[in-house]
Amino acid sequence: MLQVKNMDLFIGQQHILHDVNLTIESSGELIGIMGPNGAGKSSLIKSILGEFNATGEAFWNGKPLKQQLTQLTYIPQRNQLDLDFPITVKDSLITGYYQTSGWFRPIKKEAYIKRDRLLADLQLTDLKDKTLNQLSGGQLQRVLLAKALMKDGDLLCLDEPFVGIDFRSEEIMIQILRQLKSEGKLILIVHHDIHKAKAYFDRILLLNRSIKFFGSASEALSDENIKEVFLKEGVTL
Ligand SMILES: Nc1ncnc2c1ncn2[C@@H]1O[C@H](COP(=O)(O)OP(=O)(O)OP(=O)(O)O)[C@@H](O)[C@H]1O
Repeated sequence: MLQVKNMDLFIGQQHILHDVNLTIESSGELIGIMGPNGAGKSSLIKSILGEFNATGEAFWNGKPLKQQLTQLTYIPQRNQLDLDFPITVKDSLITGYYQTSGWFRPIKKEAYIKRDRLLADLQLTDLKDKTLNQLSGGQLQRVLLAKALMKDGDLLCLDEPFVGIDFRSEEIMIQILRQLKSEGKLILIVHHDIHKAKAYFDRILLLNRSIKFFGSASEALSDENIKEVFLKEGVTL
């Protein structure tokens, strides 16, 4: 169970998050976090995982999340990553393993087995010797997911994973995410494409600095909510 209690975030003079309170009881769910540009979607994720210094607190199964970050797998937006470092796809996944086991520990045989399975699941085996800067946007996003899944967290947070990627990569990724959901993982995805959202998510959180709605995907994306949250004057989709 994920609980966010009384979360407020200021960056400088800007009040980015207003008293966010949220309880997601179930595991095994795909949740979309949606709202207009600048709504605070990425900031909410970063506040939940403790990267931003928000007031209030996030709890995972009743205990502060920041005391159990091994449970959390986070994939930031691609444009926040430094891709100039010349690392191959297969080695990049091993760095994902180190994030769980700790640096300088010997790599266990299981890690290589897991890496090869993830490369296969995300259809990356043929690309394993390429460096990250040689990949297309969709291939890179699949690598980021595979790398993140080297860690066995029960809570996954992905920030705009489907932006600017090809249809095939999106299909491969959504299949994997559905599989993870069926294994009981709670998956939060910051997302902006209204058209696919109903097909992807069980529930949707509409955010615009504060929570505007949290419920089933079809209710969340009612004409009234779209008008209220996305189409107000001064806000662009
Ligand atoms: N590191 C930062 N420093 C200063 N301001 C920031 C920082 N991160 C976010 N903000 C500000 O917080 C507000 C919300 O940004 P955030 O990226 O969380 O919104 P978002 O809903 O994810 O937007 P988008 O859909 O455009 O990615 C914006 O006004 C942004 O300028």
